[in-house]
Amino acid sequence: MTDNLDDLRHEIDTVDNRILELIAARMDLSDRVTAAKAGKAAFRPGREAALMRRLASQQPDMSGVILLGIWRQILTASLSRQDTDLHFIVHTDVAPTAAWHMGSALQASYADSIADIAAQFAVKKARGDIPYALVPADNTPALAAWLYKDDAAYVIARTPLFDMGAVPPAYIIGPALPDASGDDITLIGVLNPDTGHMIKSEAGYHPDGVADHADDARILGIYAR
Ligand SMILES: C=C(O[C@@H]1C=C(C(=O)O)C=C[C@H]1O)C(=O)O
Repeated sequence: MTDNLDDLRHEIDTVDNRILELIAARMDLSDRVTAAKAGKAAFRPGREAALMRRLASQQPDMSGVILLGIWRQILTASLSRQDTDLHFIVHTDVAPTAAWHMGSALQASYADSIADIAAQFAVKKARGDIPYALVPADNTPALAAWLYKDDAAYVIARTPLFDMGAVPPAYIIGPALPDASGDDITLIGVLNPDTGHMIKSEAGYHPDGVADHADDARILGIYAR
């Protein structure tokens, strides 16, 4: 027998009311997290990745990509309450990614080269703001050179966490290494005399470096894969 449309809509309204109550309860907890962080960075991409992986594994029949899209709005709504000044310097090639990642909470300025992004990043830092940027997730010499020379700019996340065709992957750059997510990639910068600055990837969370790299190798970032 076919369900009655009005009855189904009534049940959907009831479910929506419950979701709304749970979101409000989650926001209250997030507000309490702000105080518990005692002035430390609000934005914790390692924690966000770990909780997304846990949720996706709990509902294997639901698309991880769909789940991630729903939770990105919840996470950014929560995060933008914790840090009302959160602002991103966005490379124009990944403007769609910034809009997808931060949704309606996005506050951004735009630049179309790594050099311009690095310059804006330095200005924000000098002003005492916490700088964040989004750049294409390509291991280019320009990105390698910036991160190698700047001791307060690191890759802290790669977004989207799960690949999706319509959203070009981006690295999020921040002022300090992220928390471990439980499954991470460490990016190591080396200065090759012939080819210049290069980025190498190592599996795992290695904030203190990797033993078999050259003395002049530097940690350029860590992200949840
Ligand atoms: C709530 C926290 O702060 C931020 C918001 C998160 C959330 O809403 O789940 C997760 C990580 C942080 O970016 C947290 O650190 O736990």
